[in-house]
Amino acid sequence: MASITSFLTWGNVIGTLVAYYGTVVFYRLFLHPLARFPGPKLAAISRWYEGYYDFYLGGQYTLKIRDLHRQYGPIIRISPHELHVSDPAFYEKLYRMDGRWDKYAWTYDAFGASFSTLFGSDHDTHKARRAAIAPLFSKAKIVARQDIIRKNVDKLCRRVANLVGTTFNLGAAISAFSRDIANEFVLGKEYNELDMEDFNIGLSIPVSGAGTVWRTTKFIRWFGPTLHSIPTGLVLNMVGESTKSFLQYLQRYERDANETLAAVESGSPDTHLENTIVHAVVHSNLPPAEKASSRIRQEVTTVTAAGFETTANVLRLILCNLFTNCEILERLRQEITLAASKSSGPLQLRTLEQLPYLTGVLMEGLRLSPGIGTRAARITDKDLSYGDWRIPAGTPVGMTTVLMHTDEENYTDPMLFNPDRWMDPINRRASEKTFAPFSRGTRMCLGMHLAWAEMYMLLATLVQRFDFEVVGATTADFEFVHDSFGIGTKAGCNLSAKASPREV
Ligand code: HEM
Repeated sequence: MASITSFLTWGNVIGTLVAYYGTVVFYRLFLHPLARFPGPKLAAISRWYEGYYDFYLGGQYTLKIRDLHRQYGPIIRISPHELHVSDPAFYEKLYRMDGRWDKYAWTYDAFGASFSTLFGSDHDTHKARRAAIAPLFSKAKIVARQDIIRKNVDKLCRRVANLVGTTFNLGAAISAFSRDIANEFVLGKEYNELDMEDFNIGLSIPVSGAGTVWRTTKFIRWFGPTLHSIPTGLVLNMVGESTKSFLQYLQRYERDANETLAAVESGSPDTHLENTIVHAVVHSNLPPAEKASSRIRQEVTTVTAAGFETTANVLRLILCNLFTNCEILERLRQEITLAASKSSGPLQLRTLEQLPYLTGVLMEGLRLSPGIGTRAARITDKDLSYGDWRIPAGTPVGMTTVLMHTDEENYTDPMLFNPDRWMDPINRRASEKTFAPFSRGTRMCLGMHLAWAEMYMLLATLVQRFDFEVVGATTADFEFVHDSFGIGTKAGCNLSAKASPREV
């Protein structure tokens, strides 16, 4: 005992720590399999290099990575363990259907939902989970259920018509629109947030701010789990109004998912249940552990949440661009008016998809707001090659879509909202190689067809029915400025506008 205490002097403890960290630094700089890759030495030594930009400066590492590529070239080491590539030609090598592709657990586990399709890392587990729910999101299924979207488009227009002459938060209305649709598609429940006076903005704020918890948990691993472990009832007394409505929403979600599960398990004859992911999971070939109620709740929450601010961000960015740029707006209206003159009733999804300028407008929105603002690192079990570089099997390697979409090498004047880039078929085919708002490969967006349908149907109706004066915002407010996993923008969910009816 005496010999242990005599060893535990401050000098010895500090000496041991210095020797330990010195060895780690030496290993990472000179002996690590990634030691040869270019990049800042501090990033090679410690994850806290990234931590400084993401945790301390609030989601700035994505933009720093862009600067690092300019300095060090197309392939760089961005942390002791991870590589990043900036070269569209590599995209199809990294995001593909063949081969085994795990997600990088360090990033995705920080959401605390690793039993879900979206955030689970393992390739095989993901494949089985996705297969169980994918049929609900097929193109045919979305076309067949477009009445849900139409109902919400009409409801949003009714709300706007009643707000004519006032300045209101159109951005919050758009969030409520995308949430009402995702909730009904996934869980079969009508949450009717579009009917709420303030469009339930109290929920939009923490939903778009969830990135802060994710960023913090990446570096302080106990942060998210500790938050989750505090009983909701207790937290409700300690937090502000917007966090309160978020937690109440989660409580309601849990209740509704449990109710739906009970109904599905009891063999309820309600045919609506067949369209829910609860039904899809329960009646799938997944093993019993995958059908546990806690996992199903995670699946429901993450699949719906994946469809909230992603779609809403694109729509806000487009609306702000359209209503501050008469020329683009007029061309769009002319195209839609011509299509409408050849059909009776509201334009169907299939017709809207054929309109080239409308499609170009949506593609520009998706180019500048491509769903996630972070690098989507993948890990495979075989060595990869990039030029003369050999990337060892098991290395997390990522690319960042928003950087690819705003690189002047890929798009001239990249921050300009210019639907014409997509009008010429030859240019368009070339540009599509650098366009991947829904990602590609095994982990490609599951809700892609739903998102397209929502955007086509809402935009085509809204621009024909109303004029909007954008109040106190510019288009830059809806562009990417920080990584919240999703696209972090200055305006968040807010887009103030004054509506007036349009005589058509
Ligand atoms: C414009 C709207 C949207 C964009 C740009 C978008 C983009 C993306 C991207 C880039 C990913 C890959 C994420 C990663 O690599 O980690 C993804 C995954 C996913 N998205 Fe979307 N998304 C949109 C809307 C939706 C909607 C409406 C839903 C459903 C309601 C949805 C459900 C999902 C799901 C479940 C995944 C995980 C797929 C998997 O891992 O197999 N998304 N999305």
